[in-house]
Amino acid sequence: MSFFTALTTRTFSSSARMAAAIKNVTVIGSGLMGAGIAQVAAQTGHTVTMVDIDKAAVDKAEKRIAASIQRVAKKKFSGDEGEATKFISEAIGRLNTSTDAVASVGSADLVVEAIVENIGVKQKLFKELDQAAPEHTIFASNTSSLPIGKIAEVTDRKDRFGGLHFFNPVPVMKLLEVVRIPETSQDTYEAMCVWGKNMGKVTVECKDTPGFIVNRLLVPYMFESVRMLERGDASARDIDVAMKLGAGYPMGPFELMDYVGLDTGKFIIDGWAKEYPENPLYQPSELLNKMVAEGKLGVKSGEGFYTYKK
Ligand SMILES: CCCCCCCCCCCCC[C@H](O)CC(=O)SCCNC(=O)CCNC(=O)[C@H](O)C(C)(C)COP(=O)(O)OP(=O)(O)OC[C@H]1O[C@@H](n2cnc3c(N)ncnc32)[C@H](O)[C@@H]1OP(=O)(O)O
Ligand SMILES: NC(=O)c1ccc[n+]([C@@H]2O[C@H](COP(=O)([O-])OP(=O)(O)OC[C@H]3O[C@@H](n4cnc5c(N)ncnc54)[C@H](O)[C@@H]3O)[C@@H](O)[C@H]2O)c1
Repeated sequence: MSFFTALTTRTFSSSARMAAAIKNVTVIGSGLMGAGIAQVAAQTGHTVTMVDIDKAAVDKAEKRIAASIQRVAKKKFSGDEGEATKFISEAIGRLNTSTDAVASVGSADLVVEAIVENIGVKQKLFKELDQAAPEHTIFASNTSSLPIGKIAEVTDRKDRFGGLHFFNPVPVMKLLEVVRIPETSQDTYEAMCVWGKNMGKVTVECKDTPGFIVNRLLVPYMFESVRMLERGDASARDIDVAMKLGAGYPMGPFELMDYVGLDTGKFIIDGWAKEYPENPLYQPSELLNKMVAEGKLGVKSGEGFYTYKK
């Protein structure tokens, strides 16, 4: 065995061991993303605890998961109802819920946070979890736009901290961005990548730069769409039709904004406006502020740029 083979085998074995050891996963936040991450983790054989401060959000997530997993099973076991039913009941059997984050990380190998896009709220959570979780537990944030390093700085486990950025809807979207901060250890990074593959995702590596890869390109495009609408250059519907039929996107920017959630969009733009005040692209949008103030959050509230059946 060459030195190089020995080295890579050893490195891989060590990270693979860490990833194989990721059996218990705690997902904090049971909104759009947390529910999806918890579902896929349970489907892929992990024991999962899905946590939210809001019991109603947990109940809603369980319903969403039940509907989504039916669709997954139907596709995966088309024609074999017995296998589909077994797959569903086994996955649901591996999924526990809680409203107490601190009590839910006692046996976690990995914690994936998917709560509101607010740095203070995320830091407060991780500070508490850092005291409660075992030494070996890896912490990850699913943040769309916040620096992972800034979230991690409140903990004493920066070497076991990284970003795991999933895409919505999690059971369908194949990509997982794995984000490392300078302190993330090689074992932690590789364990996150192997775990991502075990979750059925294709992983890409990214440094802790604003928006990582996808959102660095996607968010300015969404911003420009809103500016275009605000200027009255075209209607939301026509912009959506144009981008679907002219650029081949599965959803237009306003359909996608409704799907992602306008509140999450506002958190992102407000954060970037504060962080980069000199960039005219990242200035707050009056239209978005007004819609969020009116409770028009998109699909989740029944109305955004379009209206939806509840
Ligand atoms: C100036 C100020 C402006 C500020 C604005 C700032 C906004 C910034 C916003 C950025 C937000 C970033 C958020 C985040 O960090 C990153 C993201 O997640 S970005 C979002 C990425 N997602 C997408 O781009 C989704 C694009 N859409 C699609 O791919 C498809 O439309 C769809 C969602 C898959 C749905 O497909 P359709 O064909 O339309 O619908 P179907 O119902 O037929 O579904 C197709 C296929 O998929 C299965 N399926 C769909 N949903 C689910 C589910 N939830 N669970 C399980 N399975 C699902 C379905 O069964 C179908 O399967 P098939 O029958 O084909 O086998
Ligand atoms: N919506 C998307 O398309 C998308 C995609 C990728 C990443 N993200 C990121 O994922 C995270 C969650 O987004 P979402 O769309 O799922 O939001 P969401 O609003 O649907 O859900 C957030 C959930 O977090 C819960 N919560 C808030 N504070 C909490 C706390 N301290 N402890 C436990 N639960 C708490 C809320 O009750 C809510 O149910 C954000 O960081 C967001 O930027 C979102």
